[in-house]
Amino acid sequence: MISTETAGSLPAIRLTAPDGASALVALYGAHLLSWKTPDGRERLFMSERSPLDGSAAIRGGVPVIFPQFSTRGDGQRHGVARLSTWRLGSTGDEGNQASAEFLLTQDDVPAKLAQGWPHRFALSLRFTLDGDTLRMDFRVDNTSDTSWDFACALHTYYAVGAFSKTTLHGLAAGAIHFADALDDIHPATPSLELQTANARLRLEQQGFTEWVVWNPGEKGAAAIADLADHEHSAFLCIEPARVDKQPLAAGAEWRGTHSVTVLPE
Ligand SMILES: O=P(O)(O)OC[C@H]1O[C@@H](O)[C@H](O)[C@@H](O)[C@@H]1O
Repeated sequence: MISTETAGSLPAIRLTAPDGASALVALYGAHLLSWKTPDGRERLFMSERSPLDGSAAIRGGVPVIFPQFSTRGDGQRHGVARLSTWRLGSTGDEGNQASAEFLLTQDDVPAKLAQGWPHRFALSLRFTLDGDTLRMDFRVDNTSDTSWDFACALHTYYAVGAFSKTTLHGLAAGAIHFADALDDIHPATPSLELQTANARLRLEQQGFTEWVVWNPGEKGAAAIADLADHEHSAFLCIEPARVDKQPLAAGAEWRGTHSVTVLPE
């Protein structure tokens, strides 16, 4: 079931599955603000200081990064998609699933941002709730008649409860036990397991090339205006990403999928 809500001052779409799983997506950024599993538990982190008025990127949930990752290029930091207002596309209810697609083209990007990346494109991001799984299907189409380069990521902020009691398994580098700030890029492996103080999650990706793992630590968090000082230990970002810009031919499409499943404890 689909309904409309307001988050801060942002229009948002609520998806509710028959089993009670729910997701809230702001049109600004096609930004997933909340994901609750059928047991009613919130699985994502959202900063209590995040702007929710379209004046700046939202801090938490799942920011959509496109066409540049972080400062790896001379364009807008983390791209223009998280700063643009998307449109609702098709929605569906099938069995126990609920899904909604969000769409963005060059024409939706604020003029000031579009100047910095003047290419024709179409993005589609579909969120599907299916029991204890959230799936995000991301598609990038080059609708221009020349090739352009892009990077992208789904910058998921997990609510981990206690950072220092969190472990990540499944990276080529081995298990990570979190203690301090980190900002690392790992080659993509198809599946990770995140063990937090009170949950076990399987993170899967296809089509992306890396996992980015980020937490600013105590000092870093103090320098981030839209993050309260105490919040750094409550989240961890684990992001399926294509960190370096790579070409997409005229008329071609790219697809990436990210699924998160809450496992029995
Ligand atoms: O503050 P922003 O623009 O949302 O970026 C947050 C972080 O995003 C991560 O993906 C980057 O690896 C970090 O370097 C960056 O600090």
